[in-house]
Amino acid sequence: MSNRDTLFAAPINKLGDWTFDEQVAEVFPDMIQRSVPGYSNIISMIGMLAERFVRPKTHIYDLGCSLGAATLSVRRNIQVDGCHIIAVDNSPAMVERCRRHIDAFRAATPVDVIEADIRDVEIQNASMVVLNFTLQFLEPDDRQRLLNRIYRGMLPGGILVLSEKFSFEDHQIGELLFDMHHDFKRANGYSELEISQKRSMLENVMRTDSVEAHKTRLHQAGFNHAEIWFQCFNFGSLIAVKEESDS
Ligand SMILES: C[S@@+](CC[C@H](N)C(=O)[O-])C[C@H]1O[C@@H](n2cnc3c(N)ncnc32)[C@H](O)[C@@H]1O
Ligand SMILES: O=C(O)C(=O)C[C@]1(C(=O)O)C=C[C@@H](O)C=C1
Repeated sequence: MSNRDTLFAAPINKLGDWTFDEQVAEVFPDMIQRSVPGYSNIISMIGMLAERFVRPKTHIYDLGCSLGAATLSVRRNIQVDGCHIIAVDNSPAMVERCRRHIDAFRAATPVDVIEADIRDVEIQNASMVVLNFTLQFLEPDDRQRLLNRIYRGMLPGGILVLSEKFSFEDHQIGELLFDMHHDFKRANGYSELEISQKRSMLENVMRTDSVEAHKTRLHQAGFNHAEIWFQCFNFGSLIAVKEESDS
């Protein structure tokens, strides 16, 4: 059982910027489950996508892996030989716990948990890359560059899973889905104070894009095929597939 997230339950004097520190890592499974509608579905389906797309003797990258939920789902579901999972995060607190999670289960596929900035990690021989709620934390200017590198390091027929919190070009729908997300958090036991303190901490560090902006970037990177496969309120996930004929 993971610890309950009560980090923002009491008033905080000076709200700084959001970081994935020790305190957040400690409560993260509970926090993400109660904050991201559809999170556990996305994690399960990443496993199903892995079963279909991962090829023998290739790499799978989990970029911004936190505690390794997506990595574990991939590893549980692949039945091909010679693969290697590379899980990357730049938060020492996350990486330390992630290593313990991964080591707690025995499995055939080796996993390297690397403490690094995902912008510096070489992507090669990849049949699957997962960005599960991570791209939104990069500077907007760095997002295209990362997607370009992912595309270049991916094998033909490989898949990128890109999950994000979205903004919306239609202001009215955007507001409705934003409110529905808050209802979701309230229904999961967060108070108005917890919701508003966390929101202001995230404001400067998590800048969301529309689904259209994501698709434009993915196409720009070279992915001819990109589509949303899951959405719940203002959270969702896209898949992008590299053409078989493209090397
Ligand atoms: C919302 S969490 C991701 C959740 C995780 N993928 C999952 O499925 O449970 C975002 C993670 O991205 C990491 N992160 C943010 N920017 C990063 C960067 N530039 N390089 C590496 N990791 C980064 C954070 O430390 C954090 O653990
Ligand atoms: O918008 C929110 O309330 C969120 O909590 C979003 C979000 C995310 O999408 O990554 C932000 C930080 C936490 O790690 C978990 C979820």
